[in-house]
Amino acid sequence: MSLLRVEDVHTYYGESHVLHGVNLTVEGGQVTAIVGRNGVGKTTLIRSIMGMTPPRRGTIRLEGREIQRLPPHEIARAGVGLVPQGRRIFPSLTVMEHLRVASRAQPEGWTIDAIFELFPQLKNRVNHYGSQLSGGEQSMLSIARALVTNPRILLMDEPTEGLAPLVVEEVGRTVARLAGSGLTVLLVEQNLPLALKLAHKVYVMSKGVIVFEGTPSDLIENHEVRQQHLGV
Ligand SMILES: Nc1ncnc2c1ncn2[C@@H]1O[C@H](COP(=O)(O)OP(=O)(O)OP(=O)(O)O)[C@@H](O)[C@H]1O
Repeated sequence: MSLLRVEDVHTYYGESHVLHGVNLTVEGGQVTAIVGRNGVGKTTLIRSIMGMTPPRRGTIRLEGREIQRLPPHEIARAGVGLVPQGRRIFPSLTVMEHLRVASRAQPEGWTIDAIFELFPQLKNRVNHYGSQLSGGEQSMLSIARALVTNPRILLMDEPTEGLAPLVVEEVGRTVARLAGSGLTVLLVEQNLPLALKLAHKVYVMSKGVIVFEGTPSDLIENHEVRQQHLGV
């Protein structure tokens, strides 16, 4: 059974129909990437899965259980972790406070100590406020905060957005390391080379629908889809 299955999802903002029947599956232990131009609905899909903008039609199943009508906190409790677009770090909470608030200990799961091994830089900033962190540190904290909830699947919405190239590489290495340890990831990423490097499977979105599904090498070979929907 797929870990996450999105079927015929239609999502609206008021009268504005943004997702027009999205279908997608995420297999456990894999990185699945969603790429596409600005404004095609990638963030709306993440928000739909998370229950923040619930779909008006369609089903979303986590390990077979329908979650599309649950409120966001129950979807989180069911095992969906989120690294939100723009990171959403609180300026007036310290690194440790972010982690303590989010932490949901599980046997053999992520502890705050284990997080500091993964991100030694965050350990050095443990009592710094969100407002004092660099973009890269905020990105790491945003990933760390999602990991300490011990999710079954991690949704990442443009974790590298606005970061300097060296920091993008660092975030990429972190995602690769997490994937190597068996974490299931659904990644929205504007950086196509990075998405193709990390993903087992790639979806291309355009105007609220999926227009391509395949492996990274399938997409590299498909000039038409790349030109028409990604402009590369
Ligand atoms: N809160 C909102 N209210 C109304 N329309 C919205 C809202 N958020 C997004 N939209 C619209 O929905 C469409 C899809 O936006 P969405 O943010 O999901 O795209 P995206 O693919 O994630 O793009 P980006 O990479 O720019 O974040 C866009 O036309 C956008 O203007």
